Amino acid sequence: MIILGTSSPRRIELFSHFKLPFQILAPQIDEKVDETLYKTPEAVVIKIAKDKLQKICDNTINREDIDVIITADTIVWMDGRIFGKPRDSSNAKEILRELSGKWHKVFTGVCVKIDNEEFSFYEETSVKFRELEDEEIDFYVSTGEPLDKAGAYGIQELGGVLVERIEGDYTNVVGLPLPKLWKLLFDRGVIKRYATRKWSEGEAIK
Ligand SMILES: Cc1cn([C@H]2C[C@H](O)[C@@H](COP(=O)(O)OP(=O)(O)OP(=O)(O)O)O2)c(=O)[nH]c1=O
Repeated sequence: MIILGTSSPRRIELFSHFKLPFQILAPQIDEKVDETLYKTPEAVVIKIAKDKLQKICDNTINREDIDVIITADTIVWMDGRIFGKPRDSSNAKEILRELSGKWHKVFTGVCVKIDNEEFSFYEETSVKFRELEDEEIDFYVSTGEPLDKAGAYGIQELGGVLVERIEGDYTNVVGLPLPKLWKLLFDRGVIKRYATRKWSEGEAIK
């Protein structure tokens, strides 16, 4: 069975586009890394994705029915600084004021375990925000949408109206870089292993 190790509704929705049967387990970890050891944004997201994978492995140690586990972590990065999920509303406003009118990068690290072999990779996407008025930022934060999202916005929701340009993989910004993940799963035979007759008949797997 495939386990998607996440509590993110966005990752669950994105992964379901692959039309593979999967189950969800949420990894509860402390998402802190020692920034003196993990100096680049890609090193940080891969490290956290690995910690999430390890947590799922520890929690499923006797489950022989699991052969694939997938975890991911997303951060926003600008001028050498990492923006994760905001602490609270006022922190969300600070982050959005910083991102206003500028380009930033979104990094997602992905960790995949296939039959006891571990793979990890990252994707990066550049996003430019238009100039945002304080009043608009206050309104956006009052919707509550930014609070559970890296960089305090959701490009796939109302936060999309803050974005002027994007360069690169959109799904990576939402939290799971589907093209690179698909390629890995395809090359390693996972897609064909799980694609059922139902799928080839065009019926989506629930
Ligand atoms: C930038 C951006 C982030 N996000 C989300 C994706 C992630 O859910 C979240 C980053 O937090 P993460 O810590 O990567 O993930 P999570 O805690 O939500 O889920 P889990 O650890 O259980 O897998 O920010 C968006 O939904 N839209 C966006 O535009």
